[in-house]
Amino acid sequence: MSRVQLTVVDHPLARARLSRMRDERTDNANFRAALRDLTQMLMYEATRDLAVAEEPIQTPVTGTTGYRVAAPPLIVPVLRAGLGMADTAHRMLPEAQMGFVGLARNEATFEPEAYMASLPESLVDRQVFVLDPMLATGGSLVHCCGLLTARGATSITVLCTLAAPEGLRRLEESGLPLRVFTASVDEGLNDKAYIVPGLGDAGDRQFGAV
Ligand SMILES: O=P(O)(O)OC[C@H]1O[C@H](OP(=O)(O)OP(=O)(O)O)[C@H](O)[C@@H]1O
Ligand SMILES: O=c1cc[nH]c(=O)[nH]1
Ligand SMILES: [Mg+2]
Repeated sequence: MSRVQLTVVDHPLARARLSRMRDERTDNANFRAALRDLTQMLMYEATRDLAVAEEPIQTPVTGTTGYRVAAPPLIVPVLRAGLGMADTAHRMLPEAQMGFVGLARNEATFEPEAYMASLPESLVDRQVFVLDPMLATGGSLVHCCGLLTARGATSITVLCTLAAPEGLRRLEESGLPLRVFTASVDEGLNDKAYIVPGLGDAGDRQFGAV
């Protein structure tokens, strides 16, 4: 049985935001705005099973039962492109801690090159939400999630706006226990390992070309 659980969030509003991101006429500011909206929808679905703790609260009228997130999760944006999802995810889970992983794909080998990791030493019993708009070959997410499992994480949820079938296969082959929430599984990769039809380079579309 596969260890990757895939959920495609194809709500009409998610499709509309994703289409705005795909459109080459969308400028950097509007791309970032659509990514924030889509992140909110992906987070909403991905946190559906989050454990809650009950607590007694008093409304202006009477006492009742309130709920709060039981244990603070960890949010991990993959730099650069995941940065555009970080603030929205954190607003939805204000009790979360945030770690960072910096990866840049080598555009000749298509393998990720790591340039930073800032993560808690132990992730035992921590629920982790990884943010990266793009799952292409899967190399970057396998690297990132490997860092997390090496610290003891056993509950990792990946949020990506777009996924390629090749990347999903690579995640499955890695054997990592993951849940993946995406707004679309696209056709595949081109000879430059870009997602087709995709949306181009998600980092450049938000922040400009480097
Ligand atoms: O699945 P993969 O083939 O590894 O590709 C996906 C990676 O490519 C993009 O980052 P990129 O390396 O372009 O860095 P950037 O965010 O700084 O633009 C994207 O944000 C992913 O991290
Ligand atoms: O299509 C792709 C593939 C990798 N990284 C991106 O930003 N876009
Ligand atoms: Mg890039």
